[in-house]
Amino acid sequence: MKYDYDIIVIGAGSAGLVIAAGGASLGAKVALVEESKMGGDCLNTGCVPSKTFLKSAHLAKDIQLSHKFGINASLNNVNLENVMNRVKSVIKSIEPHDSKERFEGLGVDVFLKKGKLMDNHRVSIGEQFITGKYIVIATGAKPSIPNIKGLDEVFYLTNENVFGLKKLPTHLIVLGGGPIGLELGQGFRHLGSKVTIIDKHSDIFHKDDPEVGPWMKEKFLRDGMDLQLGASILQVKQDGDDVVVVIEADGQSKEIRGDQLLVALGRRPSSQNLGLEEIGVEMDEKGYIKANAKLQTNIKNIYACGDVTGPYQFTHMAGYQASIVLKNIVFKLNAKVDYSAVPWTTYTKPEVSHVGYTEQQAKSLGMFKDYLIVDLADNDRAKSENDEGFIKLILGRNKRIIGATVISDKAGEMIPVVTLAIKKKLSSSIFLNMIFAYPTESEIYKIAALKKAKESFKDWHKKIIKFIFLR
Ligand SMILES: Cc1cc2nc3c(=O)[nH]c(=O)nc-3n(C[C@H](O)[C@H](O)[C@H](O)COP(=O)(O)OP(=O)(O)OC[C@H]3O[C@@H](n4cnc5c(N)ncnc54)[C@H](O)[C@@H]3O)c2cc1C
Ligand SMILES: NC(=O)c1ccc[n+]([C@@H]2O[C@H](COP(=O)([O-])OP(=O)(O)OC[C@H]3O[C@@H](n4cnc5c(N)ncnc54)[C@H](O)[C@@H]3O)[C@@H](O)[C@H]2O)c1
Repeated sequence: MKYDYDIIVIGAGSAGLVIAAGGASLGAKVALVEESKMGGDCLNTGCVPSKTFLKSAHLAKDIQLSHKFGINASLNNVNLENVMNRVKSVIKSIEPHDSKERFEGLGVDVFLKKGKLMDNHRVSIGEQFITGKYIVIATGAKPSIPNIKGLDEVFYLTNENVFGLKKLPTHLIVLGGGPIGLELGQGFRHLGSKVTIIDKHSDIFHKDDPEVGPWMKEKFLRDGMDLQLGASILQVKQDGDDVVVVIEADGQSKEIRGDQLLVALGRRPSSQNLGLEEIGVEMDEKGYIKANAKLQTNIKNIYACGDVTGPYQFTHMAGYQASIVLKNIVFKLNAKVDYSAVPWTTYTKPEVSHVGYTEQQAKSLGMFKDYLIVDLADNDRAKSENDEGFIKLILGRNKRIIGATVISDKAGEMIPVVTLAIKKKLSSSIFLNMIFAYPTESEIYKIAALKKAKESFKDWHKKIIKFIFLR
């Protein structure tokens, strides 16, 4: 059978763009279908705007801490409209890279229409149909808005409209203490808003190692944030200009009153109205598309990647999964996903970065042997920069590194060293033989390896060395 295209990609976000650019550059005839903005969540409403916003926010925090560095500066006149204008200008500067014109220049046919599967090989785009040998669903995810009493009757922000705010909230109430709620919540606090974060979990960072949540909670409290954890959200209501959230925590009901509400209660996959049920593509109970390790759905020529399939909702994961799909479609390599060294960073101040297995995961997989924690307080560079945090290494058999967590202002830039060590199945002693530039926070890896080596160095080792070498 002859098809119009080798590959039809639905969704031009982080995953779809990699498939389209990679497929076309490898000689495949590719159609890319996008119903909204090229670049998807990451460019327009996710990573790029949030990290640009956080640069201003964390700078505001540095100004407030300037007295610690001998400078008496104070934070005056935060102009949120200007902050958000900078966010828009950074998006604009990246936009050409993801644009229709660039992709057409790469030889991709771009259709700015909603795509819907009609059968295993046919996709409707408006009035038109196109056919493809392979179809890749990369339609991403949207904010999940749970059924909370009164929520649909008040104005609320999500990641889709928060970067359009012009006036700094006086009191921002954030529903959800996941990465979106914590990054944006702390950002608004640094700019001067009062911020309350409400979450049903009794701790924050509950997907990370157990030391992270309490450590970061203490930090947020020192920043002056109000954390309502282990709370049930009973109702949301408008009272004049105020929005009021009624919660129950510790058996008591409380009203929290603010002027803006941000909903960051997780994501729901964009898998509805795509024709998936009709043609029999299997999904889980939440609507995530089920895909095997090759990222193939139960219909063999249909693949899924990125947020619409999970399990990790990150731009770098969307790109990684897209590369696996390309290997399987173009080169028939039988490539499978390997989630043993997945990094992620939450861009709070300080940043929290993780890679590989957490202690809990390693234990449940029977891989856990040991762990070690080293405080940044022992690091000269951290002292000179007033940075705080720690590293934790999770070790498997033969002291092999299988996971790590770093908390530091530079954590996101420090984690790739461990990612490489995990990928290459190295033990912690690798850091003993590396030369780290002084003074850097990465020297802490060497300190951790030394600590481990000292722990396993017994008195009888010293006696033998003395006897053989030092007589
Ligand atoms: C506030 C926020 C901050 C984030 N920060 C980070 C970060 O710092 N680092 C990180 O790694 N990740 C971050 N993420 C996550 C990251 O943005 C996502 O993991 C990533 O964008 C997923 O890419 P995707 O291609 O799967 O989906 P998307 O980027 O959502 O793209 C899917 C595209 O498909 C389109 N589409 C949907 N249905 C159809 C249809 N029927 N027809 C045609 N087109 C359709 C959509 O319009 C969209 O453009 C953040 C997310 C948010 C919300
Ligand atoms: N730096 C990054 O890489 C980054 C930043 C932002 C977002 N992201 C991605 O986007 C995804 C979504 O982020 P998110 O923060 O919206 O979602 P999330 O699912 O990670 O967190 C949502 C939080 O809301 C809480 N919650 C859910 N329903 C609730 C309810 N009814 N009452 C009280 N609390 C409730 C949950 O306990 C959870 O802590 C992340 O998982 C991540 O993959 C990544």
